[in-house]
Amino acid sequence: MTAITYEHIKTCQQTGARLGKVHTPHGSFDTPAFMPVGTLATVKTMSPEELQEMNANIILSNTYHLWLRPGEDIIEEAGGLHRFMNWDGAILTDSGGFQVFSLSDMRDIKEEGVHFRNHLSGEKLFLSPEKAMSIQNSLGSDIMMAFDECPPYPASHDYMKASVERTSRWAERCLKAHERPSEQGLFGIVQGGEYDDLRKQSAKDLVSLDFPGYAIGGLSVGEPKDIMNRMLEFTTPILPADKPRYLMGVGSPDSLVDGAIRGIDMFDCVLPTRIARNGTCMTSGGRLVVRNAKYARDFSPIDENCDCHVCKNYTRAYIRHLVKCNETFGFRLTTYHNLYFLIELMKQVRTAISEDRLGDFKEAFFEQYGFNQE
Ligand SMILES: CNc1nc2cc3nc[nH]c(=O)c3cc2[nH]1
Ligand SMILES: [Zn+2]
Repeated sequence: MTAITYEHIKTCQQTGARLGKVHTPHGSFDTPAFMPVGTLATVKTMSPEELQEMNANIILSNTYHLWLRPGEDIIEEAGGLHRFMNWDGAILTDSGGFQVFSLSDMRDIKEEGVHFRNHLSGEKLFLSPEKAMSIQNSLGSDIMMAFDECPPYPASHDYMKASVERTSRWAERCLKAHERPSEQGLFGIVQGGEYDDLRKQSAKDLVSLDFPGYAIGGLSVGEPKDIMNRMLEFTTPILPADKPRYLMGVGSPDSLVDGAIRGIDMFDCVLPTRIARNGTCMTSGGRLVVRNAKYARDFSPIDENCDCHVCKNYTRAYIRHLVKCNETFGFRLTTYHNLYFLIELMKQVRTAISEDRLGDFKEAFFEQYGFNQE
């Protein structure tokens, strides 16, 4: 019995999008799904009760960050990450590779793993497939990610080929180090950059290792959106239809819709929570920078079309005032609304898939939100 199973419900007749459910030891969630990011064991400014209220059934946390602070030993002693943060929904943890490459200045990648400096203290550290698995084992996440290298964009074909082959060897080592497959799922991460042949090689390597789910990595790292979309069109058909597909680090509302159309089931991104903390909101009519002076006397909700408790009870003028005064409650309100907006967007995407009209939905949504049509 594996910890994670995917239930396919239907495929949209108008696009390649699919409606499904992912079953985990901490509950199931409908897909396509957006996963709020809780890097340091909290989705910044949100309580677990509020996340539950908005139907965020799965959240992300970060192996690298929790390893450094507070340490996986403390979280294990607390009974695991669910108990530590009082969250009884599903948790997916990233494996740390991406954080090492994006946060640490000195890093030396060897076959055995990565030597780097702690981005907080400067002390020398070492992360390997086995160590990344051991930390995630201590955290007790429902979905673990294999330890991988996410090369920078752009990278040469030679560099990317060597990196993909090492990431595939690391993936095998992660499977060998996987202690409790019946309690924790493990996703392999497809790499290969912008190179069709390397994406195919990476996907085939990982599929031959038979993971319970597959992530598509190495994207949302500065590449043009058309390259991301082309890599998805190329990669998802190679992945098994009966397993979840997770596009890492994505993303903006348009990328979520475009990813769903290309067969992606799971998404994560810090965008909604990060822009909320500087007073920017996602609305059905596009982005709204609530701190702008024009909202000083605007007593309407953030988004007329949103039925979240923020839009029902608070006005742009009030939220602008709080944000201008750097009041924490203001950022709680913008964060709640932005997360609700993306979770609601995915609900509309799932409805459109069930009615075989996701292509039409995309047209209308892009028009209303103001995304320039390709
Ligand atoms: C914000 N963009 C982004 N967040 C990512 C996280 C990742 N983790 C592991 N491996 C990846 O390739 C990877 C790529 C990513 N892109
Ligand atoms: Zn709202």
